[in-house]
Amino acid sequence: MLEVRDITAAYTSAIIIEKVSLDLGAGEIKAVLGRNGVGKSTLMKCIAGVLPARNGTVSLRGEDLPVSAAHRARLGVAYVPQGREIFPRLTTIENIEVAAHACGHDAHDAVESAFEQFPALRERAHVMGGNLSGGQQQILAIARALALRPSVMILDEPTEGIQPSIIMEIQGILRDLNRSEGVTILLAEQNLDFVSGLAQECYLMNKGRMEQQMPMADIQSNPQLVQEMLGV
Ligand SMILES: Nc1ncnc2c1ncn2[C@@H]1O[C@H](COP(=O)(O)OP(=O)(O)OP(=O)(O)O)[C@@H](O)[C@H]1O
Repeated sequence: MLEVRDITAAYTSAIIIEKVSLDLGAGEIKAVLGRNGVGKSTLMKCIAGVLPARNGTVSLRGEDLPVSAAHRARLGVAYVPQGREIFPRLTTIENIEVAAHACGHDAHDAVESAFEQFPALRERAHVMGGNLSGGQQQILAIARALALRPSVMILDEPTEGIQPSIIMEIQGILRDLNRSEGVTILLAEQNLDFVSGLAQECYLMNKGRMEQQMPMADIQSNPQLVQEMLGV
């Protein structure tokens, strides 16, 4: 469904990721794992269209995607960035409305459906994004991405800075989205426990390159590889 081919990207002259490829079939959940700084976020940004790649292509259902995050969002690729990037001075409702408007969807419907799915957000409907806890912001970021009615969701380190009980809640939310709504999910993560409960396959990144692809069970049963790739 989503094909990433030979992506090379840089912020300045130094190449950060080189010839990185991955595939995501419809309805799959896959993870990109690697230590801090190996280039996971850079790859996610290139797939979302936030950062133009120097080389390579991203295609959805066989069609090359345009180099624009807004276009990709309208075509069904939703991106939840690292750090969530909730609009701090907009309320919960307004954060969702902005995303729905951007894709030409009915904002009222998007808010209602988000509140049905995530009752905790309804209780904080008029709270400014910046005043929500990290976990609440992460759930809002997922709700905001869903307002785009995506077929693919890309989440960059959704567990970063989130307390353990909420991490489990986020895991449940993503599992439900995948099972009940068929949303295809790509995660960049360092939290192996979180990913193990969700993904079937993982890609291991190191120094800007995709080194290996394997079933999640294989990395879980290989502590030496976990130590080498994730440092835990
Ligand atoms: N905006 C930027 N400008 C210049 N260099 C950047 C920028 N963003 C990231 N980098 C550099 O690119 C490299 C890869 O960073 P990236 O954020 O993609 O890694 P990561 O695997 O996601 O790590 P982390 O888990 O810390 O986010 C790092 O050396 C980082 O310093």
